Amino acid sequence: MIIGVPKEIKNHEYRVGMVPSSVRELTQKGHKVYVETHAGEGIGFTNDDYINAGAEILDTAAEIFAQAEMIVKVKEPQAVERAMLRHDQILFTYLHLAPDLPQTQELVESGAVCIAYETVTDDRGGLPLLAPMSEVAGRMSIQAGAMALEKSKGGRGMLLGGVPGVEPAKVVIIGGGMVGSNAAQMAIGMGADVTILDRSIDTLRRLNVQFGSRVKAVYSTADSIERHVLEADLVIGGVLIPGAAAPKLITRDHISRMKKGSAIVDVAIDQGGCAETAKATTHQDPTYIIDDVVHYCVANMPGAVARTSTFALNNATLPYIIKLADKGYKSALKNDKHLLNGLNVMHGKVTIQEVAEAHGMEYVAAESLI
Ligand SMILES: NC(=O)C1=CN([C@@H]2O[C@H](COP(=O)(O)OP(=O)(O)OC[C@H]3O[C@@H](n4cnc5c(N)ncnc54)[C@H](O)[C@@H]3O)[C@@H](O)[C@H]2O)C=CC1
Ligand SMILES: CC(=O)C(=O)O
Ligand SMILES: [Mg+2]
Repeated sequence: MIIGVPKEIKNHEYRVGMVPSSVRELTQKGHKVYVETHAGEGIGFTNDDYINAGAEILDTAAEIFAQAEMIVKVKEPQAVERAMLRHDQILFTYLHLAPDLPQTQELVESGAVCIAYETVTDDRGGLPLLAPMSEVAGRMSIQAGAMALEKSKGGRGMLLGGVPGVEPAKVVIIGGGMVGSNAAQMAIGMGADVTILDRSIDTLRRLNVQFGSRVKAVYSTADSIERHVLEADLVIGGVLIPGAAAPKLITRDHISRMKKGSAIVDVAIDQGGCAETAKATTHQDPTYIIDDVVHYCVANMPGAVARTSTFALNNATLPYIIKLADKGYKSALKNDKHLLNGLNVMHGKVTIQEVAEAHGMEYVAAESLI
């Protein structure tokens, strides 16, 4: 198969769809890999590194999109990239379609076979291609939140862990999955007072086993969310209903009643955000303030630690890239129900119920198209 790896073009996005060692795995199997010039330069991979792994370097994204049978990326295709997609071309990347109507429409119009990392599943009920980036973003969320609490950013001027004689900050994490548990690990390490809310009892039990009395694991209801958010110095939004737009659990009213100078890091912003006041920001200009609450809503947080993130992502995606390349999408999807769950749009049809519902589009079961 001919595989194309374009350079990422989202703001401050230095991750790359494949590292040279992944390219080698594919070229050794007889696949052809085109990499856009300087695609990995931001994280220390030169064109020569890719050439030594068997890739060919092309000068423009246009050439990559024109020649590749499968495009392997990191972030959702931007408008100029969507315009280059072709019928029957495989697109394998993060998509986050439920909060993004223009992207959904254009992927439908492209006729491409669009497989989203974030909805691929595994036998344990997990999301194996979202998990590594959620680990990164969860850990980063505490760093970002700690900065947001500094006076210069508009925060209350609190140190997360306090100091002897001064109380620590209260960190409230909504959603105790990958993002939430990794955020908790960092917040505990920094000495904060940590509460996690989740609506899954099993998840609360797991958090209790993992962290013991160092976190308060609380069942999530409208009431408990309101109570803890209003007491919080820092709120981390880490909820997910796979495929769907994030539920708006933190209301405009909550924001207006939160403490002056408190902060919210809405990691779920890539699915639209779980705060009503959340709107996506960039690494260049990551925060804004509403009602004296500092908001950090960067939709590609792992892009800031692009080297760590690219390796972590590639470790997870490589087996699926190989499967798609070796077997072709029809056989790969037919024989792997978990990869099939990743299919979001194919040949003009939306194959994820939550995305179709979010946009009032027709839903067609993926199985019926393969
Ligand atoms: N902004 C960024 O750069 C990044 C964002 N993310 C996003 O972070 C979000 C969380 O991802 P993961 O932790 O991997 O998901 P996950 O599936 O591991 O965890 C989500 C948790 O939310 C819980 N939940 C659902 N509804 C809830 C409610 N009403 N109240 C409390 N908890 C609720 C679920 O029970 C689950 O435990 C996703 O939207 C993901 O796309 C992930 C990585 C990077
Ligand atoms: C998952 C996601 O949105 C990211 O890694 O940027
Ligand atoms: Mg206020």
